[in-house]
Amino acid sequence: MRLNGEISYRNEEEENERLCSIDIDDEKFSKEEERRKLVVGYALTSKKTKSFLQPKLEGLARNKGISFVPIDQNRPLSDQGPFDIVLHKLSGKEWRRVLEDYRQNHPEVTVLDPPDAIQHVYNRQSMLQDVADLNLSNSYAIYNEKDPLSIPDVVANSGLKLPLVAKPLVVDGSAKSHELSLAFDNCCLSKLDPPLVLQEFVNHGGVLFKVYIVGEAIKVVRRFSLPDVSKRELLNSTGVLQFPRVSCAAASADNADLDPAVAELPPRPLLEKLAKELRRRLGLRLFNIDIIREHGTRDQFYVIDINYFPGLAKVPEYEHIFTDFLLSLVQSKYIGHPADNS
Ligand SMILES: Nc1ncnc2c1ncn2[C@@H]1O[C@H](COP(=O)(O)OP(=O)(O)OP(=O)(O)O)[C@@H](O)[C@H]1O
Ligand SMILES: O=P(O)(O)O[C@H]1[C@H](O)[C@H](O)[C@H](OP(=O)(O)O)[C@@H](OP(=O)(O)O)[C@@H]1O
Ligand SMILES: [Mg+2]
Ligand SMILES: [Mg+2]
Repeated sequence: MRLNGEISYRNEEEENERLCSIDIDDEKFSKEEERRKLVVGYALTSKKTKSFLQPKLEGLARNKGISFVPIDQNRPLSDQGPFDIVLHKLSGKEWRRVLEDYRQNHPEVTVLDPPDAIQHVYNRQSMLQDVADLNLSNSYAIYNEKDPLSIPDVVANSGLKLPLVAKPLVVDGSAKSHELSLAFDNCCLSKLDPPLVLQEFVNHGGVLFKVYIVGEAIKVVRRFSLPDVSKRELLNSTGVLQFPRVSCAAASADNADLDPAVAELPPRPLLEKLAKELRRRLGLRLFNIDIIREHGTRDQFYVIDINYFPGLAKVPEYEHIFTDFLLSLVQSKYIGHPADNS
C-alpha cells in the first residue's frame, strides 16, 4: 500500500520518527490505512486502455484512493512501481515471461490474472473442458490435426448434429481468432481451417447472456446473437458460411422487446454455482461467460465461450464494481482472507 499525496516527507529519518510516533490504536491506524493509496500498474494495449480506463473509472478510483499507473514495457518491470496490483492483458511469450519473473520476486503484488490461468482460456479446448467437467450440457468436438480431410470422420464419430459452428482453437486477440463459420453439410467440413473447435449450432432465439465475473461480483447482460437456423434454411443451405464477429460488437438486447421465454435470464443459483466453480477451476477473477438457452426449453443452457478480461466497460456501473473489487483484493490481503489467490 502507498502513502497518499497529502503526506510528504523530506527524508527517511522524519518518516521513521513519524512511524514510531503513530499510536497503535486501531481506530487511527485503520483511518491511516484508509487514506493510503492503492497503486494499480496496468499493461494494456492502447485500444484496451481507451475502452477500459475511461474517465468515469479513473475519477471514481481517485476518490477511493486508487491510482492507475501505466507500465512502461520498455523498462524492467521491477524498476517500476511499487505496485499493489498489476492489471494486464497483453499477448506474447515475452510478456508472460516478464510477468512470471516479476511474480516470483514480488509475491506481495496481486497479478490480475496469473498468466497460466489466462493461457488456459486462450485455448478453446482447455476452456471448454472445464465447462464439460461441470457436467453442464456441452456438445463440441476438437480437431487438432492440420489436415482438414478427416474432419468429416471426426464429426461422424462425435455424434454432433449439423449445422456446426467452427471456431479457431487458439484465441490470441487477433481478428483471425474470432473468425467463426457455420458448416451446413458434411461435404464442406474438409474446407474448414484447422486446428479448430466444432460445436453444434444451438438455436437460442437470437439472444445470448453475457455473464461478467469481477471477483465475487456477477453481472448478466443480454446481447443480440446469431439468429436461429430454421429447418427450411437447414434443408436449403449448403457449404460453409463465415460470419462476422457477433457478440462483442452486438448491441445490448437488455431494453429490446423480446419473447419473455427468450429474454428470461438464467436462474441466479445456476450463475452463482457456475461463477464459483469456474473461478476456482480457471484461477481467474476477471472473465465473462457466454451462455445460450436452447430455444423452446426453459433450462437447457450451454456455455459457448469464456473470455478473459472482456469489455467490462459495457457493463452498467462497471466503474463501481471494478473499484470495489480492487479494494476488496487489498483488504483481503490485510485481513488474510484467501480471496487473493494471485
Ligand atoms: N454453439 C453455438 N450455438 C449457437 N450460436 C453460437 C454457438 N457458438 C457461437 N455462437 C454464436 O457466435 C457468436 C460468437 O461465438 P463465440 O463467443 O464463441 O466467439 P468469440 O470469437 O469467442 O467471440 P467473443 O470472444 O467476442 O465473445 C456467439 O456470440 C453466438 O452468437
Ligand atoms: O462483449 P464482450 O465483453 O464479451 O467482448 C470482449 C470479447 O469477449 C473478448 O474478450 C475480447 O477480447 P479478445 O478475445 O482478446 O479479442 C474483448 O476485446 P477487448 O479489446 O475489450 O479486450 C471484447 O471486449
Ligand atoms: Mg463470445
Ligand atoms: Mg471469446
